[in-house]
Amino acid sequence: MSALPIATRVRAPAVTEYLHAEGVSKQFGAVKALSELSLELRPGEIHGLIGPNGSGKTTVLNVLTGYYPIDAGRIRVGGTDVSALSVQRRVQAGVARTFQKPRILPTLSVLDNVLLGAWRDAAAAMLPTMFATPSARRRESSLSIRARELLAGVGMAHAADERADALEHGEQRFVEIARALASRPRFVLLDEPAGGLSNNEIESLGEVLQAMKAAGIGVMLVEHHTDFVFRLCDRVTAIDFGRFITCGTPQAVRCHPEVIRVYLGA
Ligand SMILES: Nc1ncnc2c1ncn2[C@@H]1O[C@H](COP(=O)(O)OP(=O)(O)OP(=O)(O)O)[C@@H](O)[C@H]1O
Repeated sequence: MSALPIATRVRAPAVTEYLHAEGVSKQFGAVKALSELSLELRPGEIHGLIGPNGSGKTTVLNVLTGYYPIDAGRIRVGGTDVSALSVQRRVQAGVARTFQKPRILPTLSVLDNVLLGAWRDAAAAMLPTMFATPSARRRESSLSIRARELLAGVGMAHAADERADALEHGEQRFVEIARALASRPRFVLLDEPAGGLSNNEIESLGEVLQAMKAAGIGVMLVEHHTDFVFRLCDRVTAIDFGRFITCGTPQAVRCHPEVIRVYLGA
């Protein structure tokens, strides 16, 4: 598998603004999953989010992407408060994600799975498409070309026309990343993308994330594979029990006494 330069394939964000969580709290019954948590994801950075099991990492992704409503605080994309926006509207605002367990539609082709990520562009041309106008056909083919390029960018071009359920687990992870990129995101949030990957696939994943960064995309990386996180990330935020511990360079976070105590071990 080779990670091709997505930088030449994905439009860089026009506006360099941050994705912010400000004082966000989220409770499930008696469980305080997030307590007044603040963090920011910048365009063109790879930002690790680490913490022990159950510390709230996936919940952070779920509140940033609109899967869970927040109880308090605010989520902003640049100057826009997106706290009350649906998942789809957050995608329109430039926030895309992948899941801990890849959510691939098994009976569709790999290409069609990626095209699902481009629904925003496809929907814009719905009427012309219904009447099969030449402009709709051109748009459809340009979406397909771009989806194939994204698949090439994540090393999956060879599988474009296969059924998605023919893919191995690791391959599905790469297709999910291509699908996230198809929405032309400013930010991509990845939930344990290295989980279940071989060493070679992890290397390829690192190249894909670097290419995303080079394209100006802000990448949030939730990952237990700490060597991978510290090697790749520009900044790392550590949390525990839904509370912020620290944020800084990998070197600083790795040596932080509280991070060592609760997560990395003495
Ligand atoms: N939908 C939910 N309903 C009830 N409790 C939830 C829900 N989602 C998360 N929680 C609880 O919130 C806390 C944080 O969970 P979360 O999955 O965000 O942690 P995590 O850091 O991602 O864990 P892991 O590293 O094991 O994936 C946990 O106590 C979890 O049981």
